[in-house]
Amino acid sequence: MIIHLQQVIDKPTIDVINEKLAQHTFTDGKLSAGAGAKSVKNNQQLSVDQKAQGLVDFTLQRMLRNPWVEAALRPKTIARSMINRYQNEQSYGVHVDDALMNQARTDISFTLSLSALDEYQGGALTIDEHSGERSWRLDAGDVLIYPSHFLHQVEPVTAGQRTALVGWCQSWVRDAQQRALLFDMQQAVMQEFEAKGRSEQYLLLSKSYQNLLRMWMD
Ligand SMILES: O=C(O)CCC(=O)C(=O)O
Ligand SMILES: [Fe+2]
Repeated sequence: MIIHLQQVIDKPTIDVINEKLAQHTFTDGKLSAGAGAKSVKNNQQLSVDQKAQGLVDFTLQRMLRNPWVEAALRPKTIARSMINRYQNEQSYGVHVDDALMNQARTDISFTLSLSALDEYQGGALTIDEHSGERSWRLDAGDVLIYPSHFLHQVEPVTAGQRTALVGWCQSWVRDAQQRALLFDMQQAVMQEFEAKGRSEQYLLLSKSYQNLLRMWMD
């Protein structure tokens, strides 16, 4: 399941994050690339001192506060997160993300855009699904959440700057299909509650949802 959620962080907060970011420096993104991805990674990443780490954490927490982000990730551990930037034709060629980061399994990758669509050209995140490639250009405050097992790339940024929070998460629910099913069921439970309150159907649906979650958590 690949989920594109729009406006998970509001525009004024994105503006504050970008203002703060302007006071920090960026270094070569190759420094954090695994051996397999180093040769195709051509971007910059926020150099992390204590203050910059605070900004990464603040952005991450704001994103995780969104209930749909929470439902899509079911985060057990955020294995790693960083702010990256592409400009002047920079790109990140086809790669797969490392399976293990900081003692955590990476089930899910995510990109939260800090740049508006009119602030950069190119820069699509392209994912090689089994049925073919699909691309997303993200607006400021949008997040793309995708299973870490796919090959993916960031197309060259041909004008402007594309800045994003990227991260990897170990989920309570390891299997992507199970997560997708729970994501749908959670919506069904909520819709039933909104339409009919604590109906018989609501009780059965929420019981099944909670018990599937209990069964699949690891
Ligand atoms: O910037 C992005 O959207 C994704 C970057 C990426 O694939 C990575 O850092 O592994
Ligand atoms: Fe990646």
